[in-house]
Amino acid sequence: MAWRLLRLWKRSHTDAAPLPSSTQETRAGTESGDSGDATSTSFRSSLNEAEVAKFAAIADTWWDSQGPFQPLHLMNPTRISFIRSTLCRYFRKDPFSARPFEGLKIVDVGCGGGILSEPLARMGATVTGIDAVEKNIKIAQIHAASDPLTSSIEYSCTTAEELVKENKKFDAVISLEVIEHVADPSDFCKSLAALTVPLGATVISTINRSMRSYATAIVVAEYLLNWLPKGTHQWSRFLTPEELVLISERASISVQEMAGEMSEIFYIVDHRQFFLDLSIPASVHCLNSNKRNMRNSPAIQPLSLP
Ligand SMILES: C[S@@+](CC[C@H](N)C(=O)[O-])C[C@H]1O[C@@H](n2cnc3c(N)ncnc32)[C@H](O)[C@@H]1O
Ligand SMILES: [Mg+2]
Repeated sequence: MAWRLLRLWKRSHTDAAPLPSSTQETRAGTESGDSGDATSTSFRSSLNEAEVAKFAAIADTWWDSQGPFQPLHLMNPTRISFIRSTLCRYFRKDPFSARPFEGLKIVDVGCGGGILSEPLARMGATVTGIDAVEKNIKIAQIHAASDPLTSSIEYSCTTAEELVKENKKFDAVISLEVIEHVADPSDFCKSLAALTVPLGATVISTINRSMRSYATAIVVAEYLLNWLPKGTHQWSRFLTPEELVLISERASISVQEMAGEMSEIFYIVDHRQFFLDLSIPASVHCLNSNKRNMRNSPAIQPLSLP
């Protein structure tokens, strides 16, 4: 058992993990066959083909709440509550309104089957959902079409950097649980920042690179409970909150709020007595603005900013 764990650790740890990365200039370009013109130098492809293939293989399970995306379904109420309260404060919207995001243009980058895009649309936002996997987008479109409140979501199989090239801008740019799957997190953050209007907000979440996340998100979720296909996550690709702050700030994202520690969520939602350190280091930024006074979401515990 110990030997198997060690082997698992080694495999997970040695998979390439690009980190704050002006030193990683060629990686995304190489993976994507990037031609290297001026635009693509600024906003290089975020595609990591191996990562994208993993999601293509399980695309038809997005809306199976007991399937491989069970963890995301379980996390959804908490992260939606965080996004709702944070963006309401930030954009001075009424948190008690049924549709508090009315008037906001939001893009959900790496939307998968739309399990976040749909609640955003129900809260009144004009939502664009994008994903690198065509099959995800088809599933998302079919699912959203069945409800008039979500049928207006515009889904498209594309990437953040492609939208940047098209000069698209959004009031809020949200990308949850995607950054650990892209070619280069720093470049990805730059694209997210470029998609955000001045004074807009960017929300990013990922799994903290802690010992607990290795034990829970990989050993337990992939190997013991078989929730996710083995190899879904590479521990070395996870970002610590400090690293996320660093690459966000380098991308001109002024980090104003972080929250995380979802260790109790699985206990509450699923009544299972183990803890999962699927933290949500979430950053909300505004470009070229004074910092606003933002309190931490009551839904998840605050993380102290480094
Ligand atoms: C773990 S899932 C998260 C889905 C969704 N954001 C959520 O939290 O419910 C990661 C998603 O990112 C997509 N993805 C991976 N790399 C991407 C990229 N470079 N650009 C856009 N989407 C990407 C995958 O296809 C997958 O749907
Ligand atoms: Mg993930």
